[in-house]
Amino acid sequence: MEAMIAITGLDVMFGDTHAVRDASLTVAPGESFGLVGESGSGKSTILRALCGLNPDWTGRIVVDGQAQGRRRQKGFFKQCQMVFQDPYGSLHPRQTVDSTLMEPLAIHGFDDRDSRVERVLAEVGLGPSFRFRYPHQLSGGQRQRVAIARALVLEPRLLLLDEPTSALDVSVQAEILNLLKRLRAERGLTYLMVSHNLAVVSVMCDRLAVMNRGRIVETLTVAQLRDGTVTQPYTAQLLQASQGYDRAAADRIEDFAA
Ligand SMILES: Nc1ncnc2c1ncn2[C@@H]1O[C@H](COP(=O)(O)OP(=O)(O)OP(=O)(O)O)[C@@H](O)[C@H]1O
Repeated sequence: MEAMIAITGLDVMFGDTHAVRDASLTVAPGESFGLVGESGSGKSTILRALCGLNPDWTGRIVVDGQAQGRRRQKGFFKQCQMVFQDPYGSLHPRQTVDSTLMEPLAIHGFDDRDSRVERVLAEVGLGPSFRFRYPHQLSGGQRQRVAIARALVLEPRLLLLDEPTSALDVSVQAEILNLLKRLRAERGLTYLMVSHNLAVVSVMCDRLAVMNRGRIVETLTVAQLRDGTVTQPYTAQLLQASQGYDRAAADRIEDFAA
């Protein structure tokens, strides 16, 4: 089966900073793939290069069979959308939920906008009363639901999730993770998810890549992560650093999500 994402030999520079070095990964259709590693290891940079927010890269990026250049074609965003960490920052403060969701539909020329907006709001667990609210009238969790609705309203097959719950309280975090899990199952979505939290990745992903200083040091299944069967010393170190609270954290997330 053709990969949904195939990245080969990706390098990203910011001036003298070599943010990503020779990174390669593939994500199958319907798979959920995690990117983990310390702050500054290059995780977000890979996501941003994928969706065209970092034009300065070399290597090869193929999404759903299409080799990507510097700029993304308009149609790309019907297939691939991104959800950011901070929903407050990513939603326009003077736009209602309705206009936030209508905008992409108008840009892409959909004519059944009204019913699409209603449907996607219901899918993320927000009733029709939320439609004409502003971001400041919403809780953090509700704002992230709106950001997810905005990502889904064009019915993409792939979501790039950059720390989608790390700005939220732990109990709200589990709610949003649960929602993302359900949406993936219902829509057969593919996820590429950045997290510094191994517990979140172990609950949400099938496989993951461990990054250190711009390099992918190891690719693992979640089963290997849970068993601790890793081959690279860096991964072992990362596991050791988080395992104490990590297993408990994963159990907590699953409890909340149940
Ligand atoms: N727009 C930019 N301009 C200059 N340097 C950047 C830019 N974006 C990222 N960097 C640098 O690239 C490196 C990788 O950053 P990146 O944000 O990808 O890391 P990360 O693993 O996602 O970390 P975090 O978890 O903190 O977001 C860092 O050294 C960062 O300072």
